[in-house]
Amino acid sequence: MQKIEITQLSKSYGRKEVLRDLNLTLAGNRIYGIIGENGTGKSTLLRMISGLARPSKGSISVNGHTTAEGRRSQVAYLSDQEMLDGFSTLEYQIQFHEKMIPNFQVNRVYEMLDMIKLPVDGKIKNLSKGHRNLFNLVLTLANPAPVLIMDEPLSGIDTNKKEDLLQLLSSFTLDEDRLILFATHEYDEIEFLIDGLVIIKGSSIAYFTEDLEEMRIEQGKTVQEIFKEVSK
Ligand SMILES: Nc1ncnc2c1ncn2[C@@H]1O[C@H](COP(=O)(O)OP(=O)(O)OP(=O)(O)O)[C@@H](O)[C@H]1O
Repeated sequence: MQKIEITQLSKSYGRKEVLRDLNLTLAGNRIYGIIGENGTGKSTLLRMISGLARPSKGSISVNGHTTAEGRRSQVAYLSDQEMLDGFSTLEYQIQFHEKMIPNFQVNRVYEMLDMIKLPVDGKIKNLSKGHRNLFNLVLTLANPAPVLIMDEPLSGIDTNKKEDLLQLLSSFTLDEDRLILFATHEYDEIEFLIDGLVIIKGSSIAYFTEDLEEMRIEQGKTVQEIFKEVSK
């Protein structure tokens, strides 16, 4: 079973404290959404879990791996920044990923691109921003790492494509033992996708449930309503 354990985690940039004394355990074959206002530290947290940024204090374990290198071995990470060389073709990037990532699921890439109707013969720089985001997402999903961490994977993507993508994402945890954690501002759209929810506010975790469905049955609230209450 996949497991992320965060203990007494703090992060400061210079004198600015972004996250303070976070304790959080995410486990299982589940999809977790992480939400919070701009600048609350979501990307910072995701980068630290993925072994790409250093905590100031505390520890993070991903499937028992506590070093940055160990965590990187467990995680496929999708950044919210542009990562791909614009002058290369999609085909080149697919081949490059196949070479660099052990057991990269190249057939899956073509299946997904076919599904979202994205041709592979053009250059990355000629894609629209939404299509570039989609392509990045497809490459991340084809990485067989047990933990998928994504920063704003849905931003700039059309509503009709988003539905395909959300379906794709849920099929990933239905078929395989994977834990998915992603940051988003798209509260409405993730409502029926995520199993668990983390809300960050004022350097801390302001809300956490690993079973949103249970919360919905007990309290009858939407993600947006919970977020509004927590943000007051
Ligand atoms: N490398 C860095 N050096 C200095 N400050 C940073 C660095 N990265 C992030 N910050 C600061 O840390 C705070 C949290 O940033 P972060 O990007 O983690 O927030 P976020 O919740 O992901 O925001 P958004 O929703 O806008 O993407 C911000 O005030 C940001 O300016």
